Amino acid sequence: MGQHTEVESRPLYDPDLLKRLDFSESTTKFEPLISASQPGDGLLVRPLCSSDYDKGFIQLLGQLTKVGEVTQEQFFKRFEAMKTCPNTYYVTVIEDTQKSKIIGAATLVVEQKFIHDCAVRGRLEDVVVSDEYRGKQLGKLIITTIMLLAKYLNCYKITLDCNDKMIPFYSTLGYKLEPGNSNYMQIRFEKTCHL
Ligand SMILES: CC(=O)SCCNC(=O)CCNC(=O)[C@H](O)C(C)(C)COP(=O)(O)OP(=O)(O)OC[C@H]1O[C@@H](n2cnc3c(N)ncnc32)[C@H](O)[C@@H]1OP(=O)(O)O
Repeated sequence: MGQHTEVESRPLYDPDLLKRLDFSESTTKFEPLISASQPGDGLLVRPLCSSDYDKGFIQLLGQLTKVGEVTQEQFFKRFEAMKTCPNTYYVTVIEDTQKSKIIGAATLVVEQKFIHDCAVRGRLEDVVVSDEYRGKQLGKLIITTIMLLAKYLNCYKITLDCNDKMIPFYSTLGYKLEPGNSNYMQIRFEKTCHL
């Protein structure tokens, strides 16, 4: 008899956290009203799951930036590495449940600090909505979900990096360029392979 091995699907973080978010605390305007618990017909906001490789998660990220050829094994390894860092990676997705497709994603990374009485700081990363689903408030929805999650997890602030074109979009969601303190600097390293 052929062996059938079904991959168990596990969430990256506790899905109940999303149920505890209070969208009435947010200043984001939704018209019509949607929230993480009621995102619209056939849509589901939830943590990234280990089965999402088969639901087009990596292809979706390809609409944000260069992703490369990520195999399922590489995906599982990275998923496990994130899962074993407690209270740090909150990769959150929107699924179109009728198509079993991941159509939106954003990540909250929670950084542990010594400053500000051992505070935690949030970073909003890798925001993307699939092109066929844009203009339906889902970008605002996933970002607001991440912001409320950061607040719920006691982050003292949340920051992001984006290109100039995106500044008006994030400004409508409450992000501010602080005068004299809004520079983003970087050094890009050549790819090395010590690990
Ligand atoms: C921190 C980071 O990750 S920065 C990287 C952001 N991601 C990308 O650039 C990837 C490619 N782009 C996308 O995936 C999408 O266009 C997103 C995520 C930026 C927006 O997703 P959408 O679902 O279309 O956004 P949504 O429908 O919620 O739009 C909300 C409002 O922002 C406006 N908006 C959307 N994109 C942009 C933009 N690039 N610049 C300015 N305004 C924008 C919309 O017109 C809309 O305005 P309205 O409320 O007055 O109608």
